[in-house]
Amino acid sequence: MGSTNESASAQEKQPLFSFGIISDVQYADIPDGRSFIGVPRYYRHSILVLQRAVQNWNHHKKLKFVINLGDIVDGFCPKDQSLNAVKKVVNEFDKFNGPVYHLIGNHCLYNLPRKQLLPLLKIPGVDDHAYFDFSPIPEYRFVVLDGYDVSAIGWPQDHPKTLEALNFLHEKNPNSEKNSPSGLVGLERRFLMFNGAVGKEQLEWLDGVLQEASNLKQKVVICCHLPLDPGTSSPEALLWNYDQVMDVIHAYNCVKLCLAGHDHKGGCSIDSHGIHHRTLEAALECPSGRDAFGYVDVYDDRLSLVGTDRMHSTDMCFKLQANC
Ligand SMILES: Nc1ccn([C@@H]2O[C@H](COP(=O)(O)O)[C@@H](O)[C@H]2O)c(=O)n1
Ligand SMILES: O=P(O)(O)OC[C@H](O)CO
Repeated sequence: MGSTNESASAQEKQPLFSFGIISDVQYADIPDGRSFIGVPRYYRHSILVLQRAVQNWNHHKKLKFVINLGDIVDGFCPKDQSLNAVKKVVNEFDKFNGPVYHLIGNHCLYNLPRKQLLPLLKIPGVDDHAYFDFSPIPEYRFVVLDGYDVSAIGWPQDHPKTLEALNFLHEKNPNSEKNSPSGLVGLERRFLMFNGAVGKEQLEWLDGVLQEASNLKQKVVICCHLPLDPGTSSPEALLWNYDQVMDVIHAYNCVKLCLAGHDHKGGCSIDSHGIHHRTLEAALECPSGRDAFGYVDVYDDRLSLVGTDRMHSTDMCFKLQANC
């Protein structure tokens, strides 16, 4: 039998809670294809990956919730099938025995306008915005950002946010095809139509949430479809104003991890302030029988992503902790 000390240390190793993760399912009932740069995309198989993820999460039994990092359906989905495709994927997520928090991605917005999409995904945003926060236990807060707040996709064509985004792209990207990074150099290559920005009001909201979390001594996990750190992403996939968002985040010490999707190959980095960034490997890019999903064990001093198959496991210890 173990001593009291041994059982105390075994207890310390139990996570405070755990949650499931998946990104870029991009389901469509169409034959396999490829990305612009030739990476295979398995549009029909991706929903099988999601089904296996939900089985795995339910089997785990202790996951408090699931986060979908965005892009549940693909832009190539025939538009007369968009609504049914979104409902079909949401229905698979709903088989998880707990809450599911969805983020929007560019491919969701190619299929349905925000007004229609947000209620289907049960996103609790205000005025068709898709940012919100929740606190699963008093010690932790999750902040979901809307990376397509300022965007040329998803809002009505004459909406001020569409016009702001088109003006911005006109200024930053000289190509007539605004999804082309041709001629753009380094981090400028993010100024593409399939990306977007966090608007001024959302930045102020984020500042207020992080202030409150700091006052409450909460640790914060940020979730955004678009990556926020050049170290974890190709330049072409970054949020337009990732630097402004990170300036707000860096003004506080509460944020421990930023989770993202969009850049399908996945990646991880630790920024200059010791914040972990993890971009998730896409479910869409799993060939037959392969998987990409996982769950995160949450501790006082670290977050541990336990990945399945193509989703790599990542141990993310907080700054100033020994042995990290
Ligand atoms: N280097 C690139 C990448 C993309 N495009 C354009 O974006 C569209 C979407 O790209 P996917 O990665 O989803 O295939 C693509 O159809 C191109 O129009 C580009 O021009 N240059
Ligand atoms: O999922 P997509 O088609 O928007 O692709 C995004 C690219 O991976 C960004 O580099």
